[in-house]
Amino acid sequence: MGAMRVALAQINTTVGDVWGNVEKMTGAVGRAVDAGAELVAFPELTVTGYPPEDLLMRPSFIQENLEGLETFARTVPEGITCAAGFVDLNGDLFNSCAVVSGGEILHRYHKRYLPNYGVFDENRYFREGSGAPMIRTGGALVGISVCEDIWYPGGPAREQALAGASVLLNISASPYHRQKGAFRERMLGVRASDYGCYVVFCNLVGGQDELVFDGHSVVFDPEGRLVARAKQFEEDLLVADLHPSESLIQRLHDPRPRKENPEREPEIVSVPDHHSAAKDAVQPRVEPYPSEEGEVLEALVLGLRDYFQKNGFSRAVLGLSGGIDSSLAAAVAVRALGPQNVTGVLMPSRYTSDLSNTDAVALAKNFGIDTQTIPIGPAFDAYGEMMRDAFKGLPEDVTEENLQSRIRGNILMALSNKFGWIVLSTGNKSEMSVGYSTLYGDSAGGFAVIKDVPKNLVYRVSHEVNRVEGREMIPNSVLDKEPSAELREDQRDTDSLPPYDVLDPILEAYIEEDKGISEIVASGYDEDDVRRIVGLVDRAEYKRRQAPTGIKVTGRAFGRDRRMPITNRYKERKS
Ligand SMILES: Nc1ncnc2c1ncn2[C@@H]1O[C@H](COP(=O)(O)OP(=O)(O)OC[C@H]2O[C@@H]([n+]3cccc(C(=O)O)c3)[C@H](O)[C@@H]2O)[C@@H](O)[C@H]1O
Ligand SMILES: Nc1ncnc2c1ncn2[C@@H]1O[C@H](COP(=O)(O)OP(=O)(O)OP(=O)(O)O)[C@@H](O)[C@H]1O
Ligand SMILES: NC(=O)CC[C@H](N)C(=O)O
Repeated sequence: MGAMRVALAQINTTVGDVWGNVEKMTGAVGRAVDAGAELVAFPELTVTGYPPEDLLMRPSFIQENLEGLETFARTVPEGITCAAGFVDLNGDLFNSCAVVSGGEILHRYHKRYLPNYGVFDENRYFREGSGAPMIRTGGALVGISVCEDIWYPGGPAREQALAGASVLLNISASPYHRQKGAFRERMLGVRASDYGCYVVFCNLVGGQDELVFDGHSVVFDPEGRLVARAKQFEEDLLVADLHPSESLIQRLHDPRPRKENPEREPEIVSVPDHHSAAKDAVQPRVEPYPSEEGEVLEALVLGLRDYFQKNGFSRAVLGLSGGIDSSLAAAVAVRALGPQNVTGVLMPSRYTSDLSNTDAVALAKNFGIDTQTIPIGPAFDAYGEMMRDAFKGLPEDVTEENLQSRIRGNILMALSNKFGWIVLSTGNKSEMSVGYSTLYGDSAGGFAVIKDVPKNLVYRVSHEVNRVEGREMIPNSVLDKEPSAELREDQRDTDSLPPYDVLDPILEAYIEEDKGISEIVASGYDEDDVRRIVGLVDRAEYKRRQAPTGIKVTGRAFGRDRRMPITNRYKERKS
């Protein structure tokens, strides 16, 4: 048994773009052949993109994906075997992995563990499979599985390992959230060492609506050590040499698998032996693992870039207030789209401080983006005049605050309509949580860049922007000033909300962890604060449902990840 060279084709597929995806697959096979690989792994549902959602209810789409797979198969030469994702139709629909070599589809494996929690909905579309195939190649056995299959200690990987596989190859579409990569690596390392097998995990990369797939494909050796790691948030072809004999040695020395028996015998898919020329060993590449802030920044950049690129947009517009949220949103947009594709609009009112304007101008200059200044005073005065009779005798209140925000939203949408720019809304997760935004005002727009970034993380990621840029791109005064919506005289966020150091942990406990009020209070927070915040979160559900889509970076984002009823009388009882 000699070395087996695998290539992990971490490509950025696009949902629905069957032929574009097939072209990318074919290109990756060419590069893998050039690199001397015998085995190529692709991401899950490579042909359709992931997740295709209700496109899977269209027979024409399913058919086109099958044609795409066949077309791809015809391009795969002898001497190389590919594991590629597609949707199989065989009486019912299956999330599948095709084993392809020498122009033919040799096997169709049907995913067994269909995730149906968090952001996943696979039971809605697929029937679960039942096999556990192994490719026999060069005297070694390679077990095939699809994403969620390997997240369980049992399942196909176990059956394959117990039946003698030395490599477990998993094709995946595992979406990003902060620190998930480390969790994934721990889990995969345990699979490798428990089974005494190499684990080859090829993950999708790219943005798809609110999801970002981080790539971060990896290879673990039979002792559970990381031997190769691909780039995060970029396409990559990761090449590694595996030595199946090491799996045998590991199992002879650590014979735990011997005590277990598989529930079923895996089927063997033989690929013709080919005798490739001797090649020099490749040095496996281990890309560095970034900091949490660095990772979140790159996730936001990729999510925004792919949303624009995959939907056919190039330019963005946003309101620049001199505050931290719009500053970070602008920084992400510049990294994603280039400074020439971002316009910042300054829309001062009588409440806008000179410092806000100066900071907004400095930020735009630092990032090299165009600005326009459109004061909102005339429109605000006109509204006041128009509503004078209707509001007669009534004091100014939040109505007037929101009017300013709505005037700004209208201006941005007018620029969007006129020039085809997409409006970026700038609300962060803390604000989204408690409804601290104006409906049809600052929450208006096409894409909400930082909607899943809590305010404290907004600061950390903003510091990271300056660190990676190597200078003070986001002015220190923006980073240091107290947050204010500037919708009335001397307004501060803390007039309506507890400080973010208190607010954010309470929100995380309630929203991401579903902790109860008494549990949150017991962890050291004031009961009145907790009750008020929980009430605000519950009441703001209607607002979040109307918000633009934006990138998931936390363990639980609003949207498909957290589905709360709007009409909801549940109130936790006082204990
Ligand atoms: N359950 C429900 N289902 C459907 N609609 C519902 C609803 N409850 C209220 N509504 C509607 O929503 C309206 C209230 O929402 P909305 O008009 O947005 O206004 P509202 O939530 O009352 O006020 C917005 C707050 O956000 C603050 N703000 C605004 C802008 C920017 C920032 C910032 O710092 O970033 C902060 C502002 O200072 C103010 O305190 C109601 O008048 C009603 O029409
Ligand atoms: N004077 C302004 N000029 C342009 N846009 C503005 C102005 N004031 C508010 N906006 C827009 O409305 C959004 C919400 O305002 P808000 O003041 O809450 O956010 P911010 O200034 O970015 O950050 P912070 O919440 O820290 O103040 C801003 O991010 C910005 O897009
Ligand atoms: N596509 C999948 O099966 C992904 C499920 C997996 N547990 C994940 O979060 O990454």
